[in-house]
Amino acid sequence: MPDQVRDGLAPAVRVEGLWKRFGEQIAVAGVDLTLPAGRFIGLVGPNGAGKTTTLSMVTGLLRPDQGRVEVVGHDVWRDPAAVKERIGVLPEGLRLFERLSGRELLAYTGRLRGLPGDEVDKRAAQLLDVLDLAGAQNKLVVDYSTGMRKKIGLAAALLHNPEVLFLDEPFEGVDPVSAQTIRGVLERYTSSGATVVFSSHVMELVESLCDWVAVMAGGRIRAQGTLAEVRGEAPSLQAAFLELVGAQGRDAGESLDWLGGAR
Ligand SMILES: Nc1ncnc2c1ncn2[C@@H]1O[C@H](COP(=O)(O)OP(=O)(O)OP(=O)(O)O)[C@@H](O)[C@H]1O
Repeated sequence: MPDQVRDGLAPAVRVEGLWKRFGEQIAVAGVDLTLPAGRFIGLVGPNGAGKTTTLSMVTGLLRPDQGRVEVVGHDVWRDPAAVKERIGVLPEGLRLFERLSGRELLAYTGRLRGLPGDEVDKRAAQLLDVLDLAGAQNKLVVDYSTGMRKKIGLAAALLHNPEVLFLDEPFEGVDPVSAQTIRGVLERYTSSGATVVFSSHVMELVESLCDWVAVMAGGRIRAQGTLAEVRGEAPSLQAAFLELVGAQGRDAGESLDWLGGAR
């Protein structure tokens, strides 16, 4: 999609003053984010930065203590049905109906989404084929490997052709061949004007896939913008990231002087 058309669209996600506390722990501390539509967006940050908590609030899975979230112009908490119609979600720690086969899971998801049966059949067959799950379509989900679970979860999230797709660590536990397949599907999806928002720790992946990045640490957004804006003068996104999250110069294990294995 040409940049001038894409940049004229309403933001895919607008977040204002988002907070979430778990007991003493402040997980999300006043996040403001505007994610443009039609982009491949990476949300990156160290362990515990607040990425999953933020994505859970943005997708209506977790109620914020404070703040506002709009997805494609609809308030997530005032108008949840309008938002859920327009989004697909692959959450962290994905829970699936284990006693259904992959094919049945897609049939069930399609019906829940209100799609006609023949359309569900057609889309499910195509997704299973493209994601290389056709051979396992009659196997129960409980017997799927980690990567197969990610792929069937992705197929379920894409079935209704959402406007925005949220993926929490979609490539974790996925082999390079499957990662390439998922990548191809997502690139095709965004090239038609849809938006992907995904969280990851893998900077090389984000750098090669995303054209827009938000960096999170300590419950706050440290930088957001195009890949080039966030990278700035740094040689790589990894270097920019380490600088932004203040990890430069951290003890890289020197204090573990007993560690080495040799006797
Ligand atoms: N349900 C919960 N109860 C208590 N604390 C929580 C809960 N969920 C998250 N936290 C805390 O909130 C902080 C942010 O966690 P979150 O899972 O959002 O981070 P993350 O950036 O997704 O991390 P990771 O990359 O390791 O998955 C962490 O300190 C975590 O321990």
